[in-house]
Amino acid sequence: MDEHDQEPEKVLDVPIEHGARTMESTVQSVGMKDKFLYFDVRGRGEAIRQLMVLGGHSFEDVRISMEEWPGFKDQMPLGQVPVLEVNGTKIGQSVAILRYLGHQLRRAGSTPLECARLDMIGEVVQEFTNTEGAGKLPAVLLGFIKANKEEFYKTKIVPDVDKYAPIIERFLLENGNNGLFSGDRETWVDIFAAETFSKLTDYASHDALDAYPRIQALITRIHNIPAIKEHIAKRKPTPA
Ligand SMILES: N[C@@H](CCC(=O)N[C@@H](CS)C(=O)NCC(=O)O)C(=O)O
Repeated sequence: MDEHDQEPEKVLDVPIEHGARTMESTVQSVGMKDKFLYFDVRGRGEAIRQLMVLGGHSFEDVRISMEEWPGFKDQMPLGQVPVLEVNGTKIGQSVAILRYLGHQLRRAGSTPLECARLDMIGEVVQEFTNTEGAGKLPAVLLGFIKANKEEFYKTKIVPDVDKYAPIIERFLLENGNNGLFSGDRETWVDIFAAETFSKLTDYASHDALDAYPRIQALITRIHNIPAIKEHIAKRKPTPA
């Protein structure tokens, strides 16, 4: 038996050492607030805002108008927003931002395996936001896509909901009956899914989730967390 035949070292699923885990991040402790750049809509930005609110993480909420956007676009790492700027480093891609903040604010899984399962679910939610139906709802609401909203809902959005919502329901059921995807503490994925699916009932059709009680319960749970409840109550209505 040579060295190649040796048993591979077992990889244990041990608790993760998180980074800055207090309400005040390391960056804020040296006096610089994180800057969050997005348009003045919920879109791909609101779950990130809610996660920071939940974690007590104060941030500069930069809302860019369409007129201002050309002046910002070239400054963004991918020419798009959302972007989180941390101590001069700009992070793009909404899921990367959510995952980073999830770890910083202790709103991620507590072992690598739990994190991987949450990442999987987060990627499914993100896939839903990239669909040709549900994913294009903001473009329809903002008038970038000319379509009859009711018709678009029935023919384009409902098939996407029928495909993705049962998967999400199953992931919620796998964690038992506490209404969360993992463990007993809300994570970035709970916030992300609740925000993504609540936009359907808020903007597309109030009965969009009638067949999905677990998603509805998740939304209710997240929206009743005092910090998020207050944030939503104060949030100005936006068209998407
Ligand atoms: N995959 C990216 C997509 C980002 C994206 O599509 N951003 C849009 C707004 S939701 C944008 O910046 N549009 C302006 C542009 O592309 O010029 C993410 O999830 O962050």
